[in-house]
Amino acid sequence: MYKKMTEKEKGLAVETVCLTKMYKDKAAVKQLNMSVREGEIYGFIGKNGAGKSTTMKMLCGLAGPTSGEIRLFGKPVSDPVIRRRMGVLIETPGLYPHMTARQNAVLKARCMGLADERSVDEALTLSGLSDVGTKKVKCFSMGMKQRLGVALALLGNPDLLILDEPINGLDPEGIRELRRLVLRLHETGKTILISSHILGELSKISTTYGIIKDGEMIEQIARQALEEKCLDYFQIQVDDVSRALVLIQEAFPKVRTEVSDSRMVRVYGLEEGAGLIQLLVEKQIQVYASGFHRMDLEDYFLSRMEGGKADV
Ligand SMILES: Nc1ncnc2c1ncn2[C@@H]1O[C@H](COP(=O)(O)OP(=O)(O)OP(=O)(O)O)[C@@H](O)[C@H]1O
Repeated sequence: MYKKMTEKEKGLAVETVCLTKMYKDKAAVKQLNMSVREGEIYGFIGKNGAGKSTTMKMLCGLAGPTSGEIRLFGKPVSDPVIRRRMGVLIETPGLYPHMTARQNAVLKARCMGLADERSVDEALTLSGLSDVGTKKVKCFSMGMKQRLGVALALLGNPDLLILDEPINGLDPEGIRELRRLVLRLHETGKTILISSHILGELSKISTTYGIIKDGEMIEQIARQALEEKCLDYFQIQVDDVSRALVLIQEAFPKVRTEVSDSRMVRVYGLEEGAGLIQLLVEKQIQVYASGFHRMDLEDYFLSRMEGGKADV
């Protein structure tokens, strides 16, 4: 039976220090510091072209870093024993369409030097493909192909799975199946580094997030810390923002204000809005609209990806 590690016992499954990849004079990844703790589902989020695939390719040896360091489970990535603890699905899996799922898996297992076919059956079962193991891959849906890709990555029972955009091109059913699979694998104790530009999808499963923009790590944040950051705010639309800000700060010194566009003010830390509205109206400030809002994870990611390293 798998025993969950305590937070204290967990080390880093992946650590990069100042990792950089140049393509000619363009940096695809810049001085990237990433820390993925053992047992996490680490959602690696960024727009198209942000540098997710390049980072993941460097982690699994498909691209050489221009500079910087990569450590897996505390050891340099060049260590062949450590590399065996990692399973990888980068982009679409290389599958032989005229072979069955099982034949594809057996072939890969043999290439990896795995004599025992138990690992094949375990990987197919975990990926929910044991029933269709004898079906030819050319008859598979996109979702099944991706799950077979994950099954191939699971051969040899790695501790760390690197999945690059595994939900790309999948229909809602395929996405749901893959999400369930990732959660099942997490339950068995695997560390999962998964990338996507589909924010909502990663926000459903990740325990930690890494946000990358133009090759730079903008922020790494645990799910709980992120939820605390997505606080409620009271938003008002007024005719005189500067005067409203002064009045609010005088009357409610503990709140934090933020101007979200020329006439919108967000007020964080306010328990109820009636008193604030009454104050502004008394001081002859026109209030056009007001209400409580909660920033959802998608708003947060978007604000980070639009913004930069400064605090939201
Ligand atoms: N082999 C290459 N040669 C030159 N430039 C490259 C190469 N691979 C990637 N790039 C560039 O590096 C940058 C980062 O690309 P990368 O594929 O890592 O981004 P990504 O976040 O994975 O985006 P996507 O979701 O579109 O795959 C992009 O500007 C891309 O054009």
